Amino acid sequence: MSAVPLRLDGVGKVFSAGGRQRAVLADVDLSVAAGEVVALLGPSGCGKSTLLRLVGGLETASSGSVRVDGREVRGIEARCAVVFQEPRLLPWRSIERNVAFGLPRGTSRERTRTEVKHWLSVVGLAEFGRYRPRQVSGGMAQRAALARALARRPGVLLLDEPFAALDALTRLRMQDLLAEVQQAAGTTVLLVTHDVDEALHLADRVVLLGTSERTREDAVEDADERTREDPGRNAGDDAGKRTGNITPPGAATIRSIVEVPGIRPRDRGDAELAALRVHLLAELGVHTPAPAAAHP
Ligand SMILES: Nc1ncnc2c1ncn2[C@@H]1O[C@H](COP(=O)(O)OP(=O)(O)OP(=O)(O)O)[C@@H](O)[C@H]1O
Repeated sequence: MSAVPLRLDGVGKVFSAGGRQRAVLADVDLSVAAGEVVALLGPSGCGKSTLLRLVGGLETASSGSVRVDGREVRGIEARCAVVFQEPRLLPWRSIERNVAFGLPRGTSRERTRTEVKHWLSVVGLAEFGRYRPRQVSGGMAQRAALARALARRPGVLLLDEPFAALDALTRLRMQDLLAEVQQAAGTTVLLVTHDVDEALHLADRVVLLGTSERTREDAVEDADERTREDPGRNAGDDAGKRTGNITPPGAATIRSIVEVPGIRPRDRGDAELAALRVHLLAELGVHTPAPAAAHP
């Protein structure tokens, strides 16, 4: 499948846990073009993975709509493939059989052999197809998980902190590998990450999620003020105060979207990216000194 666009309109998610309702996401509007790489950044617990899961159909939106290539997502989305933080390989199967698992049902033996060989070679595991997951390193297992996802030739690749559990050097190598693979396959990518550098290295745009400054209490106060100014308005109608585009307290939404300059793969030492890094970290509440001007 070639890359496809995706679109979220007014998406909200409320979880029920322990008899209580909790709004995690609200009013999320996002449009991602076919072949675009978008990184989702935000504080821990703000709903990044939930948003990714909504696109993959692993969760259902409580409000709004999620569309992949113009079609509403209902249930597990066949046009998406997900890679999680941990490889989730079947331990009793060889690496090649794990990758084969990603292929559509009914794929012929011959085709399976060619596809598996191709994707293992793309992720640099051509020599390790016969190994079991426990016989390879964490980085290699994660590469196998990436190969399994790519073997499905997804329209959208959903990556949920795919490199977070890897050591720093392996992580950088995996980022470069992903940039190469994405360029070759042209897949649309939604990437959840905590790593600002990873987002800037890989993404065309960085979406910052966070709780809205405007809460339901603010909205109710506004409504009260409007009613004081115009007493006829919403008379006896408390529900009237609750109408409108109100983000429930604690629910995250898109706070800002940052376009990353330059063409992928990017130079990690780029001065413009360094300045953006300071900006994004500040948005996440981490204040760092501005980078020194680049030497000529
Ligand atoms: N199935 C569920 N039932 C109830 N609450 C849930 C469920 N899934 C997620 N949550 C809650 O939703 C919130 C957002 O979780 P999510 O994993 O999407 O955040 P995140 O931004 O990806 O976090 P992190 O960066 O720490 O991985 C959390 O408070 C979490 O406890």
